[in-house]
Amino acid sequence: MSLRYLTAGETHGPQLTAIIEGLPSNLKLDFEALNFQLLRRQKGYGRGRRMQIEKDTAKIAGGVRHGYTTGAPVALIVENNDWKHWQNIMNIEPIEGTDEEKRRVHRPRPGHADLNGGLKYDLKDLRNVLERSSARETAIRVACGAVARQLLEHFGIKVAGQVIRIGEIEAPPNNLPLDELARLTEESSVRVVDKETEAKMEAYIDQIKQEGDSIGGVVECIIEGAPVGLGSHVQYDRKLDGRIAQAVMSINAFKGVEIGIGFEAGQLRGSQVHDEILYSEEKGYHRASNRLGGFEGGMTNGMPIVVRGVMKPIPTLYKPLQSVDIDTKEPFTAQVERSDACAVPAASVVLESVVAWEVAKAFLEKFGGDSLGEIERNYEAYKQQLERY
Ligand SMILES: Cc1cc2nc3c(=O)[nH]c(=O)nc-3n(C[C@H](O)[C@H](O)[C@H](O)COP(=O)(O)O)c2cc1C
Ligand SMILES: C=C(O[C@@H]1CC(C(=O)O)=C[C@@H](OP(=O)(O)O)[C@H]1O)C(=O)O
Repeated sequence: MSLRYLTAGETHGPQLTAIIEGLPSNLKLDFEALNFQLLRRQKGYGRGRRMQIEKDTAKIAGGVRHGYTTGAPVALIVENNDWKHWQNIMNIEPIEGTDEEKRRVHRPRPGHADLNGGLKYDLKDLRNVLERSSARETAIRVACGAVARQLLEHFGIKVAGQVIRIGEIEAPPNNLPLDELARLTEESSVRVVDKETEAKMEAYIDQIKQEGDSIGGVVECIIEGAPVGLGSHVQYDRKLDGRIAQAVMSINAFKGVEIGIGFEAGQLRGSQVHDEILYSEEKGYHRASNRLGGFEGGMTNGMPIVVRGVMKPIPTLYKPLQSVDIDTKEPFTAQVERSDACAVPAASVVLESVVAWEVAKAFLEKFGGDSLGEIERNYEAYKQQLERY
């Protein structure tokens, strides 16, 4: 059984829930590390008031005993503190005398799921769309990703990330060791290494916010230590770069994905793009460069996996755009809901989480076993095969 998960829950409902299936038994879960990932996602300059209300922590409600997975499905819960302010509006059973009508959404926001979801599901209260399409759901995805990260870490595979761009401000490139990159970006309000860039980005976000507007950006995830041969060239849906691209595009507001140099490859020559193959006793086969971001033929090549995603600006604007009221069909400005002005730093944590998940899934497909020990044996045998090659 391959690794999979499903999520449920609304942004102002009682909780978000996920069930993960396909984890091996005997994996020790570090609860503090899991909650640290949730905390990371909550932080970041430019977020709205909601993040002050929430203090995301994951509860485990199945599949774990005394800190270790049992091989059974793992159930995860992240509660919404904001639920207490929304109980009447979000009540699951009908109740008398609520102010539900007051919070009905009928002027769809351009760029959000409101209108498409209303038309498709025949819902006249667009709140029924908004509640589930909200990026609040990324909290539980990060919790799932945090479990995946722990599995990867057990096998020496590390994950980090950074913000590359917010609007017109770009961070200078760096080539830091992954641990150093993780440490430095952790200290930054916008997840960049360079302090001058951080200050510029903060000021820029302030200005955008003041103007009632929003801004997006570009984020990057790097995974080191993955062995050669995750994913496969033999079938379209086994190509790991393709699966990563799907996962990245599934993040709310993401409009593009690149592996390695990505779109830049379209303007360079072959001799400037492909990573030359080297061999040494110590390193085995390796590459002189990593422009292809760790992938050839839908398989990892042993070099770091480098994935970038672009996030569009947040759709909800305090100075709203033109829309149409679905009750009257008259032109109107879009509804204003409490909102972030910029969620790019938070989105960089979501990116790390979904990429880690896909890599962990491919890792288990290749070395899968029912217990951690079985996977360790399979992985060890494969490493010996690589050494003999
Ligand atoms: C971490 C994060 C926070 C977000 N916060 C908001 C927000 O406060 N307001 C908003 O309108 N959209 C926000 N979005 C974006 C919307 O959720 C997203 O645009 C919407 O679901 C429509 O989906 P699409 O943009 O992928 O087409 C956020 C996205 C992310 C990743
Ligand atoms: C709740 C989160 O982000 C939310 C994502 C979001 C949207 O439309 O996507 C809209 C806002 O919701 P609210 O109106 O409740 O403040 C964000 O705060 C979160 O990231 O945990």
